[in-house]
Amino acid sequence: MEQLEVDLGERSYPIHIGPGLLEHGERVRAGIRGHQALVVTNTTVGPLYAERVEQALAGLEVERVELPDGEAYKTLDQLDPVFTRLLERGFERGATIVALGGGVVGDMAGFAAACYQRGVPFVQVPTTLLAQVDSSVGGKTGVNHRLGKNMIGAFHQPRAVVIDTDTLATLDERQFAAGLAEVIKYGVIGDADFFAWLEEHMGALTERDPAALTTAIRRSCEAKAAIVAADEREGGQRALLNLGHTFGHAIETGIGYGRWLHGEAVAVGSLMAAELARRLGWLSDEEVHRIEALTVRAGLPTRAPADLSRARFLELMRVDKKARGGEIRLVLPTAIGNATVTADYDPEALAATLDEHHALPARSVSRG
Ligand SMILES: NC(=O)c1ccc[n+]([C@@H]2O[C@H](COP(=O)([O-])OP(=O)(O)OC[C@H]3O[C@@H](n4cnc5c(N)ncnc54)[C@H](O)[C@@H]3O)[C@@H](O)[C@H]2O)c1
Ligand SMILES: O=C(O)C(=O)C[C@@H](O)[C@H](O)[C@H](O)COP(=O)(O)O
Ligand SMILES: [Zn+2]
Repeated sequence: MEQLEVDLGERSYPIHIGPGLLEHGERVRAGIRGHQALVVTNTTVGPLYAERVEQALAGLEVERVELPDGEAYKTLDQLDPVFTRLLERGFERGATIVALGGGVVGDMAGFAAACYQRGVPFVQVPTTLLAQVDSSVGGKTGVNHRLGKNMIGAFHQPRAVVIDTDTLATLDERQFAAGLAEVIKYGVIGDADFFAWLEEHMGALTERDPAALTTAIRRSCEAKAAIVAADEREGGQRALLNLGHTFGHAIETGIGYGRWLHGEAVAVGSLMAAELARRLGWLSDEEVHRIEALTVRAGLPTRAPADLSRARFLELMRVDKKARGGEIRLVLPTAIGNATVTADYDPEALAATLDEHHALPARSVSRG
């Protein structure tokens, strides 16, 4: 088992990574404060893994809420049953919420923890690759609004993150590939060596080789933990973690939450950011090709959905937490391993990028 730390002073917490961490539940148990715990999961993950978590919590007063499954249900309304259960069972401020599932469950359960009695402890037990490499770390919690992605939320750090890599065995291929989009992101924004490592090991990753997977998860969590420790509330460099997200969130909102997975939208959004950077002369043709080739090998799409016009894209991209004074600020790569947040780009180049990315038919995707 590996252990990392998110260094946030008195709110620091461990990230445990390894197989069998739910079977031997002491890491989950160690994150619990108080004598009451609410396991928040969904109708898919609950039947698979909740009993193991509940065994780890034996001796405590334990409740479970299963949310409906899917990005379409990441709404304020769906949190009502969580708050109702907490109140009906007399859960106090010392109670702990355990988020068991992918990023949707993690964001929602974390937000419930941020709100209930103005803040109770919570533990992240991520079960998708995307949640293990990204969403369970860093304390961004929240829900979607029909007009904008993650627009209602709070920063609320977990007490611990317990990553049982065995849970990935039940994840389907499409969900697995979605997680790889956020892994590739870390290479593009800040780590050329990691990007090269991914080029070498993408075959092993898509085969779910345990050693390669553990390395990818650890390096992703290390990268995220370092950025969060330096800039918890996104005053500066944390925004780099948003590579591809201004485009990607526009796709998710524009075509309806859940039609595309978050990771798929981020993959295409990152390629759009790379293409714009190429048009600006910041990235070479070869670098764009490398990012696209890795994305294809991960099993991810490379073109935006055909039904989003340039005008609609731009309208949706303005609904972004990085926007300032109505200006769209974008994370753009300046090399593989380096990126910047900027509003200083030629709007014609953005327009051309948007046109190119939905004018072409979707490319076929191959694995390897
Ligand atoms: N807070 C953050 O920093 C952050 C970072 C990245 C993404 N996100 C958010 O995360 C969400 C996407 O997360 P996601 O990709 O994990 O999607 P998800 O939570 O919808 O999970 C994907 C699917 O996999 C199922 N599933 C989960 N674990 C499983 C397992 N072990 N075996 C079988 N099925 C399993 C889920 O029920 C769901 O159907 C988005 O809402 C995105 O905005 C948040
Ligand atoms: O942790 C962060 O910071 C991120 O930006 C990680 C992203 O992968 C994630 O999708 C996040 O939820 C996006 O944040 P938002 O502030 O743009 O909603
Ligand atoms: Zn993301």
